[in-house]
Amino acid sequence: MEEEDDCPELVPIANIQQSGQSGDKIPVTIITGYLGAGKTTLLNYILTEQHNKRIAVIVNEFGEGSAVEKSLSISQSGELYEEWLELRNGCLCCSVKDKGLKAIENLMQKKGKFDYILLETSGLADPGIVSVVDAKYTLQHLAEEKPEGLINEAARQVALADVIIVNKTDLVSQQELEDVRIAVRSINGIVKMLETQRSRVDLTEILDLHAFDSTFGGSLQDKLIPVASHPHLDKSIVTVTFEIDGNVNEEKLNLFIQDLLWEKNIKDSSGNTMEVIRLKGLVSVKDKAHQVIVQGVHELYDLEETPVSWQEDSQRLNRMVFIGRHLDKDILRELFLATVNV
Ligand SMILES: Nc1nc2c(ncn2[C@@H]2O[C@H](COP(=O)(O)OP(=O)(O)OP(=O)(O)O)[C@@H](O)[C@H]2O)c(=O)[nH]1
Ligand SMILES: [Zn+2]
Repeated sequence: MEEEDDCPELVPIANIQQSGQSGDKIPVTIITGYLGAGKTTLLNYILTEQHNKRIAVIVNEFGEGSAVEKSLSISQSGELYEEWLELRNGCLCCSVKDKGLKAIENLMQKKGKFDYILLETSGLADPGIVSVVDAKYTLQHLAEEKPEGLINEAARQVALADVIIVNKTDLVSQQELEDVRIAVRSINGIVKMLETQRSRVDLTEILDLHAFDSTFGGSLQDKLIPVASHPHLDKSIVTVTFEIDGNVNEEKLNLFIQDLLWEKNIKDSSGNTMEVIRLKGLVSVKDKAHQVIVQGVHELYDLEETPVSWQEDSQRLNRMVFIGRHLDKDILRELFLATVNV
């Protein structure tokens, strides 16, 4: 038995920087989705389709016990390799940050030859999240009432996704499909939606997501598609966005985000704690020439400076997206405003 906090072999950063590709990062796409939605069908499609892309796939089968084996398939110019990767923690959202990523780095070191990594999980994880939903059953899953305090799992997966694949369109009418579109939009107002049969999707749409570029290229207002609310659905998860001019004070911004995600002491007007599942932002930090991206998944968040610089001071602004429960736009806006121009 290994030590509890043993990680797969650590790879010195200097040794990873040999691929000579754009930067040193290999995009990671995570495939999630409700039971039976078509994740395996999608993986099989990705691995058998002729695409001239080198893709590593890690399938995270949630099992009993703490040590769960993961099948790892690598498709390299048509060939399929299988390896086993062990993530001791069955929850990828925890392990992907540490052990999972180190295992992936280790894998890259060994093979050094692929362009994309896919993780399949029914839990949640980091950016680049593709969620497969079943066109026939998703409305039913979204409408399931959960005991107070629990988030509907299907709704959470929609909330977390950067791309939603509405699969099994062969099983529904145009009207039913339209209802699914509306339901998805009402939860996640900025997600990219694709519609498929047998998960046959254009791979360029789901690999190398640049999740944040696609969110913030162009006006956020254009991406937010307003929808009429659907009477039968759990309307508790919503998307809130706003844009505010000016520069933020980084320390105050951190405190605001920590109050929201960690301390959980920000409440809506009825006294309910605001629960943020997904947070995205493009912010202008005072005295920083470059645009900064904020990204959060549950309690985890990061500020990351992008290579993009602000063109001129008059353009500096902050765009924020919050997806979660009990979110009050006016209160969030006021709190954010207090971090600006100080
Ligand atoms: N009619 C129809 N069936 C589909 C489609 N895509 C997948 N299926 C079927 O749906 C079933 C479930 O698909 P999977 O790919 O195994 O789903 P999954 O999300 O991996 O399922 P779990 O791993 O059990 O969560 C299989 O019987 C597929 O053949 C589709 O577009 N239309
Ligand atoms: Zn976790």
